[in-house]
Amino acid sequence: MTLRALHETARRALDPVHYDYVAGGAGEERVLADNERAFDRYALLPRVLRGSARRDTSVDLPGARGAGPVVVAPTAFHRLMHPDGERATARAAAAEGAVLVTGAAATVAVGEVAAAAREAAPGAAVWFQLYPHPRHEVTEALVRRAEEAGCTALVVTVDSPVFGRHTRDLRNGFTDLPPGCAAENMRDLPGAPPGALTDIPMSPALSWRDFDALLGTTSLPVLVKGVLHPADALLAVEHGAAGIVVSNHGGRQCDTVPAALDCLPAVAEAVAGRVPVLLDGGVRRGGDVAVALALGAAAAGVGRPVLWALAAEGEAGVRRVLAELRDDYDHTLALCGGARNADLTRDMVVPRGGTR
Ligand SMILES: Cc1cc2nc3c(=O)[nH]c(=O)nc-3n(C[C@H](O)[C@H](O)[C@H](O)COP(=O)(O)O)c2cc1C
Ligand SMILES: O=C(O)C(=O)c1ccccc1
Repeated sequence: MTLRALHETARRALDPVHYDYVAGGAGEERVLADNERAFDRYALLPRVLRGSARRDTSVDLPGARGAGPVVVAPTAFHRLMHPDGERATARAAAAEGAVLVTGAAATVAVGEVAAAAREAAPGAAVWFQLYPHPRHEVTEALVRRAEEAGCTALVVTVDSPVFGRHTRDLRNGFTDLPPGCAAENMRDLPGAPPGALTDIPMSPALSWRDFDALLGTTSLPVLVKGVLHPADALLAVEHGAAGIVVSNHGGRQCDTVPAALDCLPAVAEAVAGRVPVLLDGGVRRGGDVAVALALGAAAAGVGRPVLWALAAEGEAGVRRVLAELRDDYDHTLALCGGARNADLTRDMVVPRGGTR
């Protein structure tokens, strides 16, 4: 309910071109729609009388403890939503105890984002998302910036060998950020000027060798984001990934892939608990988080809901969305007779509309 209202307020407040940038997906936006709809195909099968009065929804993730199993997924250009941009998002996430993944394409530099988070809550955890650069020294410079900022893990996005074809952006001719708004983490890096959308480098030449090289530059845990195939999840574990994020980039890359949720069970089975598996795409309510956990996720990421909240009400809006998601999840956990996240097990999800 809160989310629907915030989305509507954001839609009215934003420049329609910027609204479309966030709302849109690739191609015919089939995957965008499928991500949310996938949750409608599942129902929870509660257990009863399990004595779950004292619930603990906290989650241990690489380099971070979250108050609940919801993390803020990395999204670009928060200053298109609100003048405080990623600073406001960081303060809100920290205050609500949610792990924030700040992006290479942030419009506030990672050092300032992490400082804002720690100001709001001293123990706040911030992860840094990056696209590996074909020039290793550029990747390394980004890693150093994240380390110096005090980030506790890196998230490497691997579903973007080429830029997604965002249909609405192509139609709207959205290629440049407005004046005063730039990808601040890319400043002064070779081959990466910070002004235009496509200045975030992506490369189809990258391979697991580049991932290995990245691991060699840092002692931080590194998660791999954008895995759909269970064989890639296995490779990620073998190459030393600290976690896997099952994601189709919110339907913004290939428009002919499954809903993220539909890829989760096979990935979770392949990984077999060796590292945490996270899921993002279409998570909109506490019940969605519970379904993702029952299907094998350690935590769920939210992208667009945070941006709508930021556009509508700034820091307070982001706090509201994160608080409501956590509260709704805790309520669902209670209704399922669970005291901890691990109490949501595979046998507790069934097809919606009948168990056969
Ligand atoms: C406006 C926007 C910008 C995004 N930018 C990035 C990015 O820079 N890096 C990245 O790994 N994912 C990016 N994503 C994908 C999100 O991390 C996440 O996978 C997706 O938004 C989850 O789906 P949801 O929006 O349905 O919650 C972006 C998504 C949106 C909507
Ligand atoms: O919009 C996106 O989905 C995205 O990932 C991105 C990243 C960097 C620059 C522009 C877009």
